[in-house]
Amino acid sequence: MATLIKDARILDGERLISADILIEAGRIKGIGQHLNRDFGPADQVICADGHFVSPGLVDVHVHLREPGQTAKETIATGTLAAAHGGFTTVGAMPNVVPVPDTPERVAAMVARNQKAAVVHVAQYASITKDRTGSELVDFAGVKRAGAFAVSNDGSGVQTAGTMYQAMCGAAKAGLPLAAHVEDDSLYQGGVMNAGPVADRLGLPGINNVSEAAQVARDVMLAEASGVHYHVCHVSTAESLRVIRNAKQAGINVTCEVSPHHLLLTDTDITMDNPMLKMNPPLRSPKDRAALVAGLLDGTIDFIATDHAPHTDAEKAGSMRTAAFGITGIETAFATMYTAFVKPRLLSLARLIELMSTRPAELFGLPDAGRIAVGAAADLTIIDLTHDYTIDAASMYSKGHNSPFIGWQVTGDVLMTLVDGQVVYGKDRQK
Ligand SMILES: NC(=O)N[C@@H](CC(=O)O)C(=O)O
Ligand SMILES: [Zn+2]
Ligand SMILES: [Zn+2]
Repeated sequence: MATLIKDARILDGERLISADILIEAGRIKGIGQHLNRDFGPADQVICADGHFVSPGLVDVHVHLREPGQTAKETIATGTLAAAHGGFTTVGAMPNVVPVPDTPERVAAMVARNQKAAVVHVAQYASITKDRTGSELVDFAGVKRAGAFAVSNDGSGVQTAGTMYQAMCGAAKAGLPLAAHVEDDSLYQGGVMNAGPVADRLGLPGINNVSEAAQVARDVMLAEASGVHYHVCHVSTAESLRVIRNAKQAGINVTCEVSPHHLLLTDTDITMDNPMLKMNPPLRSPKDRAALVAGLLDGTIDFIATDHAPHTDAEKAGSMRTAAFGITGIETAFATMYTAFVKPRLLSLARLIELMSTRPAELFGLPDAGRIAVGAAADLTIIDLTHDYTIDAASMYSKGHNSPFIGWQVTGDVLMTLVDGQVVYGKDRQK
């Protein structure tokens, strides 16, 4: 069956140009004008009405919670939420129960994703057994079973020896190692960023060095091992400085930033509010400024949401006891577009690189992140003129733990196609 997307605006370098896109057997067959003439009539026509058609967005840092924590999210709800957010590929973190830490468990996850997901799911294996301790996973085995990268996200790898051995193993297997960087010996049970705001609220703080010291350790180990070392959700000015220096030294280091660390700081925490509790925490305005500078100068490689749904009960009460984490996959494009593209800090083309092309390239997802003849028809139609208020009722995630509810934004996903199939359409019933 052939589908024609008519009257689209697509990126040509930095410019938007008009084009139609012809899809057949899940792939892009033609891009341009008069495709009917060249290829004959399509079976189905989708009119984009002059709206922007983006390569499907790619988010390599998502928590789908299945199996084991399905009160928070499932593969079905999390990937529908992704489609609603314009994402066509997500990377599923391994902090589920059981942890995908063997080839058999990774294969079972891949099969489960295949069955339940409406977008492509790239699956992480853990770095160590059960995401703790020092027993390493079988890197070659988990790769053969379908893992695209390894991560212990949720916790840092505590000892240098374990991390070094893991990096050597991941390098040999050709797997990127994505690190949640947090040294437990420097971390004193905090619930928000350490500093004057935490002091004023009387809440225990998380210092910058618990992240940055582990980044510094890891870049040395990355250099020695040759692994592709990726820093998850970078949040401090010091971490970024270490990463910038490491890149200048030619070490194979990349990093991601989450929208909330670019858009909020600890000064937005005016009272004990679990909706603003996540790990790493919202940092100081100085850290945020450094992250923005790193995004603009290219030190930060791409954006990832760290979509971390929890139940309402887990996010109720005090920051002292509530779960760490916020949702983000349904609000990432609009919040980033509104804060960075509208005021011309970033071009639209650059935002799409940061939210699609670069994560796909760096994590070896060759089919994602581009609109080209022969590529998978993973496409997102976005209305770049629509202003609206983010509301919880429109979300597909089971988690309602978003600090962005009530924000005024511009940029609305109208339709998401995965392999040429419509997996989200705004006019469809929720
Ligand atoms: N970011 C968070 O605050 N929470 C994440 C874990 C993580 O990303 O480290 C989660 O799984 O809930
Ligand atoms: Zn993490
Ligand atoms: Zn995470």
